[in-house]
Amino acid sequence: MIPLAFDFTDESVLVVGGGTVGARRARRFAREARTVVLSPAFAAADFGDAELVRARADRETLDAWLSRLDPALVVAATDDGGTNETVAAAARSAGALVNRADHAGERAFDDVTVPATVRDDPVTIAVSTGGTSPALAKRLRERIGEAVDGAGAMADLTAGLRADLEAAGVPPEERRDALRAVVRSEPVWKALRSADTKSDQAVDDAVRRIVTDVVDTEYTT
Ligand SMILES: C[C@@]1(CC(=O)O)c2cc3[nH]c(cc4nc(cc5[nH]c(cc(n2)[C@H]1CCC(=O)O)[C@@](C)(CC(=O)O)[C@@H]5CCC(=O)O)C(CC(=O)O)=C4CCC(=O)O)c(CCC(=O)O)c3CC(=O)O
Ligand SMILES: NC(=O)C1=CN([C@@H]2O[C@H](COP(=O)(O)OP(=O)(O)OC[C@H]3O[C@@H](n4cnc5c(N)ncnc54)[C@H](O)[C@@H]3O)[C@@H](O)[C@H]2O)C=CC1
Repeated sequence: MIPLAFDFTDESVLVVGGGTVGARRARRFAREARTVVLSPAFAAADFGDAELVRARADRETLDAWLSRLDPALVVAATDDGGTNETVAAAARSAGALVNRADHAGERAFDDVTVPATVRDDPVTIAVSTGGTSPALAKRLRERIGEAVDGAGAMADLTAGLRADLEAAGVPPEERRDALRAVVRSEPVWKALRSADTKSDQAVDDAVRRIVTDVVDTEYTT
């Protein structure tokens, strides 16, 4: 299994099964994709912005929704292995990627598995155990989440700095050295994590110190 980041903007996702797992998948994908959940019953759970369609997924109903949505991904999350098998087969012949919430014979989990994910926009970190130990994936996600506190703010900060250095005509090697020094700087991380009113100034000061250290003065004055 090889992790990739997939942009679901303007794509659609069909989730089959409206239990707790279906709801979790629906919340995840509805952040970006048009997401439809097909199920005869729905758990008392949050389905995000997904559209809920009350119907049992037999082959005919599935084919109708597959041709209507042309989904990039189909999630089989019913509590019935035979139904999940039918969903996977129909999705595959429609050319969609398949995610199965249950074991699927020899090839354990079809095309894609859903990783445990730390989100601190625009940063995302995904943990997969290749389907072997979801409980471990969850625990690692919790530990990594604590370790990378402030990563989203760091990404925004360095994206701005990257553009500024480029606009100032700083040569690529000095840009690289400055950006590497900023993402390694404990004072910058510390200031980004602290929520007090002085922290913006502290971030600016720490970044300025690093940049003047690394970048030739001709660009920074
Ligand atoms: C293959 C995969 C399917 C897929 O891609 O959909 C899959 C399959 C199965 N999970 C099962 C059980 C549990 N799943 C969780 C939790 C999560 N499961 C997730 C993903 C995945 N689960 C994919 C592999 C990911 C990887 O590679 O590691 C997470 C990461 C993401 C998410 O679901 O959103 C989410 C953590 C979210 C978070 O970060 O919090 C817990 C923990 C808990 O609930 O505390 C348990 C109980 C403890 C345990 O079993 O470990 C069972 C047995 C069901 C049964 O016994 O009937 C199966 C099926 C089977 O194994 O047959
Ligand atoms: N990926 C994961 O993290 C986990 C996966 N699982 C697996 O996922 C499966 C589903 O788990 P839960 O959501 O907890 O089960 P659940 O029993 O809460 O929900 C199953 C849903 O499927 C629907 N359903 C049944 N037949 C259907 C059909 N023909 N068409 C459409 N929908 C149908 C039901 O109405 C129900 O809404 C489990 O059987 C298990 O194998 C379970 C726990 C965690």
